[in-house]
Amino acid sequence: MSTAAPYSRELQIAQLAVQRAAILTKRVFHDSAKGTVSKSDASPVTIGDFGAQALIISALKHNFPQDQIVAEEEAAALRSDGALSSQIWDLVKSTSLESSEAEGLLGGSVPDESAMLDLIDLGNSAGGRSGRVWTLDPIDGTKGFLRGGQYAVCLALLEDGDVKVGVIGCPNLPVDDSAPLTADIGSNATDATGRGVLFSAVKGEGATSRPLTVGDLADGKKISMKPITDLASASFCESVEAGHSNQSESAQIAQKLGITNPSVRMDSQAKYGSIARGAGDIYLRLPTSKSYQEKIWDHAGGDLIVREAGGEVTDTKGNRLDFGVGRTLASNSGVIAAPKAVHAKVLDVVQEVLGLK
Ligand SMILES: Nc1ncnc2c1ncn2[C@@H]1O[C@H](COP(=O)(O)O)[C@@H](OP(=O)(O)O)[C@H]1O
Ligand SMILES: [Mg+2]
Repeated sequence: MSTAAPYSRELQIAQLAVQRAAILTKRVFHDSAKGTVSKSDASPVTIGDFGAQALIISALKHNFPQDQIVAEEEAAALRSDGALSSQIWDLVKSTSLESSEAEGLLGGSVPDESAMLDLIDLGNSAGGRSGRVWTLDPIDGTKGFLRGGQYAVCLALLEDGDVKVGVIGCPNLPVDDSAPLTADIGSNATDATGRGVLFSAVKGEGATSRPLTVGDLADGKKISMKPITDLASASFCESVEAGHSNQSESAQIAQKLGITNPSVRMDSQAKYGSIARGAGDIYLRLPTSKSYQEKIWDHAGGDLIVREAGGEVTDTKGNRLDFGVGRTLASNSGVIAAPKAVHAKVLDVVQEVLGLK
């Protein structure tokens, strides 16, 4: 008797849902205005964020109607702005996977504009320690998206607070796992020119990468972190935004570790995927304020993908990220992701520089 791999259906639906949403975001990305809704805001949002959230929640509700969803956006702003809402509806109703079989698995299109708004608002779960909870960031790294850089469509499944499935679609990263670590996308941000990668992991089953191609149901390739023995040759990545991670502390940490390569600054969970496939080694996220709480949708998929690729992920105190305390990582502070063999050493220096020991 053959037994299906654990979470195989969840993985397949998550991958297809992320692929379909990524198509929508790419359409917005290639529009020079990029659909910005609130440009001056410290955390901007675009029509792509709302549209991608509606499409993914539609697929989740069709397949897993009992599951909770913790997603970044809510529809309030659209309910009071009919023009904005109909602009998003135009995108949502005209975005589908090429494969009708795959589209069928996702339950097909969203019925109408009002249903679209209701779907967006189904992402309002409080999260928590019990049951099945999906975390969704329709466009992670919105600032990167607006700058024409890296961004990611991120979906993960928590069961009783533990990450079981993680899927991160990075439309502007190269498919090639051996491509050098860079946030630069040049002028060709499309699948056809070899860009667009989908990272996935299932707990206990390893991590994979595959092209972010339309409705492709093929298996991925196993990925793993680069074994490093000499930290001097390591490369580390961090946020582009200095407000999201303390870049002067990370430079001091790198210097103390003997790392000579300059940091690679990249938006979104593309950082987790990049180190998981060995394009880089270490991801540091160092708090810039005591009051900011990291959001679970910004880390759940990346945390599992890095750990399944042979890495360790903790906060600056050395604790595992706790996704079971609500919509935020309220009991954690910062993120240190590195290959297992060197994580303790990196953490030690982080704690020294941050005055935590
Ligand atoms: N002060 C802060 N410290 C850390 N992260 C922050 C922050 N303010 C916003 N963020 C989060 O940083 C995410 C982007 O991460 P990165 O800097 O790695 O690209 C944002 O996701 P969105 O772009 O989805 O809003 C947002 O959730
Ligand atoms: Mg985000």
